[in-house]
Parts: sequence; C-alpha cells; structure tokens
Amino acid sequence: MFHLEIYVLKLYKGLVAATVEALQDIFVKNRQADRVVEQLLKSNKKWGARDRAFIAENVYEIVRWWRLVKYTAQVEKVRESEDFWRLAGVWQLIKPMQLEGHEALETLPEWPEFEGIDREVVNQRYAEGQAIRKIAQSIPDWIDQTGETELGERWPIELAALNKTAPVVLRVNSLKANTETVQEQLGSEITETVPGLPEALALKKRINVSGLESFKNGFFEVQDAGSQLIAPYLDVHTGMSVIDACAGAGGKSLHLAALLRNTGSVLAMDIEHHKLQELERRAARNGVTNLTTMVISSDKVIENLSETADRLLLDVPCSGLGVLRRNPDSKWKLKPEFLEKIRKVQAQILENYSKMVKKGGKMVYATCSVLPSESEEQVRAFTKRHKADWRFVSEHRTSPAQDGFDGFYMALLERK
Ligand SMILES: C[S@@+](CC[C@H](N)C(=O)[O-])C[C@H]1O[C@@H](n2cnc3c(N)ncnc32)[C@H](O)[C@@H]1O
Repeated sequence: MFHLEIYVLKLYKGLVAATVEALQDIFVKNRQADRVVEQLLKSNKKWGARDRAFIAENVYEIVRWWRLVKYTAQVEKVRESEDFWRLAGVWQLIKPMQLEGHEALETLPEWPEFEGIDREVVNQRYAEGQAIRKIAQSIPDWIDQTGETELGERWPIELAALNKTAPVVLRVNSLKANTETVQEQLGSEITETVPGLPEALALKKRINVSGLESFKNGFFEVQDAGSQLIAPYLDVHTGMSVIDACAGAGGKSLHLAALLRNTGSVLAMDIEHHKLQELERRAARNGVTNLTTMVISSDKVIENLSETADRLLLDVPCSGLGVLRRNPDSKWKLKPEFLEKIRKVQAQILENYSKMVKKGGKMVYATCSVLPSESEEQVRAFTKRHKADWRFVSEHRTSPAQDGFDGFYMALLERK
C-alpha cells in the first residue's frame, strides 16, 4: 500500500548505538517497543527525518525478526551489550534479504563491536534458518504450535502476512471532515482510499501524522482498516444508547460516537482509568459531545447497568495475535499461561457484560486475534449456553494474508 524508499546504505555508529540501546530496553528491561522508540526519538532533537526512520525501522524489524537474527548470529542468550551489537551487525547483512528496497552492504564497517562477524558464515546460517518455519518466520515454538493446531493450513500463510510491515491507515472523523478534505490537506500523493471503507485513507508514504495541524484539529485518527469495520458492525442508529465496555483509549468509541453523529450516548468503560483519561482527551479533539466514561471498579458497576444498552461493544482483551505486524514485541512477551487466563476472562466478560443489553438490543464481540479459541469458539459456547435469550446473527474475520488488514474477528448477536 505504501512505497518504501530505496536506502543507499551507510551506517552511522551513533544511530546503530541508539538501536542497540533501544533493543536492550526492550529485551532486558522488558519495556514496550513503541514506547521505547517514541522516547528515544524525543530524546535527541538533532536527528533528522532519515535518522529517525533508520532507528525506528531497525528497532522494529530486529524485534520482528529476533529469532531469525539470533539464529543467524549464533547467539543463544542475548545478555551483554556485545551480544546486542553482534545482532545489530548481522541484521545489517541480512536486511536486504528480509526487507524490500534495501541495498546490500558491501562490508560491515570495521568497528570493534562488529569484529568476528563473518559474511560467509552469516549467509550460510541464514540459508539454513530459511528451511525451519519457526526460525524463518521468527516465532516462539509454542505460538507456532498453537497457530498450527487452531488454523491448520491457513497458519503459515497468516503467519507470513503477520510478519509484514503494517501500513498506516487513517480514519477520517466524519464529525469534522471528509476524506476529500483530508486528502487535500495531506497532499494527494500521500494517501489513497481503501476499497469498502469509506472513511479510511492509507498512507502511501510514511509521514509523522500526529504532528500535523489536521490531526491536532481532530480531522482524523490513526486506526487500522480491519479495526474500522468493527463499530459499523454494531448496526448503530442515531439516538441509541451504546456501551463500549472494553473501551481502552477509545479507538472504537470515537468511531461509534461519529456514527451516532453525536446523538444518543456512548458510555465508554474500562478497568484502567488512565486509558479512559486518554480517551477523554481524544474525544475533545474529535469534537465528540455524546460520550462519557466510567471505570469498572467492581461487578456492581455492570449490574447497575442491567438492560440499559441498545447496543454493546465487547472489544475484549486478547492475545493480540492478529496485530503482530504492529506489535512485534508481543510475540516474545506473550506466555501460554496468559492465553489460558485471557480466554477465561473473555468468557466471563461475555457472560456478565451481555446483561447490559436491552431485550431486542444487539452486541458485537470482537478480538484482535487470529485464534478461533479466543473468537469463534467463545461465541459458539456463549450462544449454546444462552439459546433461549441470544440469537447469533453473523460473524466476520479480517485476514492479514487475504485483505492486508490486521487480523480482527467480530460477531453480531441479538438479545431475544
Ligand atoms: C482490545 S483492548 C480495547 C481497545 C479499544 N476498544 C480500542 O478500540 O482502542 C481491550 C481493553 O479491555 C480492557 N479490559 C481488560 N479486562 C477488562 C474487564 N474485565 N472489563 C473491561 N475491560 C477490560 C483493557 O484494559 C483494554 O483496554
């Protein structure tokens, strides 16, 4: 969807050192990759646009290809600074084979940190790694196994697509703007429309959108195309009472408020207060006036809202295995125990929160996971338990492999 520039490669030691520092923060201090990159880029005002792009791209791509890079570099445990430097050096050699638009380096610079990296050995190890899926696709054994068990033949195709760099997609805020005006403001060569998604604009060229006046004025939000299908799936009409019960920082709450054209009400709920505070800031920027927030501090909060919603969105917490393109570090941090636990939380949320829907009202259950055990199977189990009072209407999946969107699942159910 967007075009990468061809980089003529010259390595600058300061930038590689910054990349190494970020990787240490992510893998040793266990910090979130996007936060680390954001903070690092803020910390040095002297870096130009190309330097920033170099650091962001190299950090994200090394994290994405971590297992493959380690295998190629023959580093089992990455602990010391010298291990990280070795990985950064080996990555520079294999980068042109992994990413489009990168020229091969003739040789690595003769820095002491890169001593002992032999190009021939690197090429040989890289070729060997390509024959082993979990190495070539850089995924932990247990996730590869779970994916294969749950998705069968579709798994290798989706896995490969989940390792692609994600496009940046905007959702135009229909309360303040339309796609034509935003396209004009950004420049026609910057964005393109997305078939089937009237409010989406995909960036053809990576730019820092959050610094733009039109962003600060609330004309658009950054939201993946697959995610933009979820709020419309809830079939909202003006004047309705809508609850978004796992609202987080509110990507979908804002979309729901816009679909309601600021009529009716959106009650955005979450167990985490700081996320709702961020949502309130975003709502103000978006010109949203029909939204309130509420922290779920106990079961009582949910009970008190029994049969009050015309529409309910349950965008439940999940493994995030549909959005690995954007959060490649999560595959290294995710643990089987967490997946087990989160499936139970999903079932409980469906069971308890669905009571907030009025008779005749509707609910969408959504995940950003490619796994049926967090998605289709949860909905099947729920409708089986509640045959008498809930009707399954429809479901939809987005596929990173087939439509290039993140991997979302959404099911629409109606209360009898
Ligand atoms: C997939 S994220 C939501 C993303 C959000 N809807 C958006 O569009 O940006 C799931 C959210 O559920 C929240 N959560 C976790 N457990 C919850 C619970 N028991 N009840 C309500 N929300 C919960 C998390 O804090 C997180 O913000």
